[in-house]
Amino acid sequence: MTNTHHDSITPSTGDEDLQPQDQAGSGSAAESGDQASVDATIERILAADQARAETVARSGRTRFVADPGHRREDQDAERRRRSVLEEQARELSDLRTEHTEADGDQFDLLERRSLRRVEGLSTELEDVTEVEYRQLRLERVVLAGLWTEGPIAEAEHSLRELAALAETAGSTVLDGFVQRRSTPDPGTFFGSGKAEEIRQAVAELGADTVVVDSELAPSQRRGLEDIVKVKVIDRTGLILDIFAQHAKSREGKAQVELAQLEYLLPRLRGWGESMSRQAGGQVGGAGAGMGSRGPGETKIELDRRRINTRMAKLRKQIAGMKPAREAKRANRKRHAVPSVAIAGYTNAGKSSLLNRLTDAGVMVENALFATLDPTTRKAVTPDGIGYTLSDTVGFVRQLPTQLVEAFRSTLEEVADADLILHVVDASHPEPESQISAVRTVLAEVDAHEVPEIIVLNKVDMADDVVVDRIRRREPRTVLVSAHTGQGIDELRQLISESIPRPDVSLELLVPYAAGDVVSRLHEADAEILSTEYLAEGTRMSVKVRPSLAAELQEHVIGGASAATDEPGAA
Ligand SMILES: Nc1nc2c(ncn2[C@@H]2O[C@H](COP(=O)(O)OP(=O)(O)OP(=O)(O)O)[C@@H](O)[C@H]2O)c(=O)[nH]1
Ligand SMILES: [Mg+2]
Repeated sequence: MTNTHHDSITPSTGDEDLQPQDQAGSGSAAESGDQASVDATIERILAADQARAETVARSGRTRFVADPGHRREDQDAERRRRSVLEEQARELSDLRTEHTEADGDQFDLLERRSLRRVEGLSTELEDVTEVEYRQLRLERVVLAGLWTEGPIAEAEHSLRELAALAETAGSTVLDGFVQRRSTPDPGTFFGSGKAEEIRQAVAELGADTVVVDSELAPSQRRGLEDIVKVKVIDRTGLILDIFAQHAKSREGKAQVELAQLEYLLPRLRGWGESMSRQAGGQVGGAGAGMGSRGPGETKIELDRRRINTRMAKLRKQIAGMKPAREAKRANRKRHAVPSVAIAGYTNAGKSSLLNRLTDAGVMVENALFATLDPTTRKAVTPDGIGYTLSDTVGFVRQLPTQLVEAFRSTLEEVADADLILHVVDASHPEPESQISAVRTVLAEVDAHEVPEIIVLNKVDMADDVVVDRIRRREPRTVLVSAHTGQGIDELRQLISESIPRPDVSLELLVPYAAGDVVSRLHEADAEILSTEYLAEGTRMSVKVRPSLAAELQEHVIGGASAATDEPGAA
């Protein structure tokens, strides 16, 4: 078994119960009995060694495993036996000249690269479950997806994205399969026959993990693992792993850990469970209860309790961190500084755009989920109105609900914004599905009513046909390139027109002695419509935000009543 040397670092709760050493102790999940599974393991190790020599030539190919019930698709799939993974994943498009000057020093990036995949080892080892779910240890993976509906291109695309995700998590993708099947098999997801084919490929290629392009029910994962005999990870687990690697701030880390635990809880595959299955098979009937309860069950119960305690603690921690952010937000609100949120699919170029619009120097990486911690910077419109611009975590199709939940407080800031810049990678062949995936998440956090500008980024690499298609569908778009700076001025102008402007009109007469009032007006984003120097002082016609209007009452001509353009704006 190829991953034994890693997993043996930590004692197992039984999730790794495919390993021979666990099987000796616990009786194993392999219901076919100890000898058979040990034999299988030996066979696999031998097969893996042999396969390793042959792998290089074969890697990167996708095969289609067609369901016998779909003869036409079978032929179709055969004809389309072209590579899904051959062409490098668009998500990690072939940009090697990644950084522009606006990206600033990429210290974080260097740090991230130098730290890759080592992080898990620094976890305190006392909490077994914690270590185990952090160390997914995906290294040599085979991908498998189900093609249930829609065009095959979509299934292929999804698998390519999964490949990019797997690579972002630090693993090497050996091969990918798409299976045509109308509904998932409740027991093994792919059906036992196809699962067996995957097992063969895994053994041939010497893979240590199968990554499935969907979220699996805990029982499906177990069923599939029992057949393919290596670790099975689903899309959700993979995304959670990437988030865990990339989280940086205390809050981000806590949020990811909470999401991981939530995901882990129903998936604990404990000693107790396999014991009872084993005992059930051997002793049968009434005997099963006695033999299987006891230490196994206690252990898994203990893990569950420990996880629940930890989750409660994390929730409290996250709630505790919220006030600081809320205070900041309230402060912005009080000063009526408009806020603009940058949202969009992962790797669309959100951080690059923030860097281009301000000089934030935020880390940009050609990887999925480079940014997890939101950055907020101050920006100014061409005519001098200040606003805040925030970068956020990227979205992806099937973003795990556990993550949306855990990151709710972060995402709510998007819902709170006055304007969303929805950044789209226009160089992608089919950005529409990304746009709708982003909107789904936005709706989940009640941000779908915030005005939105579709920012078609990467036009320097985009296909005109794709760009035209989206422009026809979306009412408000702007074409930009965060790299070349194309369209950025137009975007600035559009932001300026879309954020709430100062809207209280005042006629002022400011005595010359009160010169600070004039500078105050400039600082506070007032729009000065006219200025006239009279004998008594400066007469000005201005538009200001309500908070400033209150401060200026004593200089208002004709008394204390200020005209408000919009009813209720105060
Ligand atoms: N050609 C081209 N590449 C771009 C442009 N903008 C961004 N990129 C590249 O796209 C990749 C992703 O950019 P980021 O700014 O990190 O994307 P992001 O949306 O912040 O990604 P996450 O934080 O991972 O969600 C990087 O390799 C950038 O250099 C652009 O206008 N043109
Ligand atoms: Mg980013």
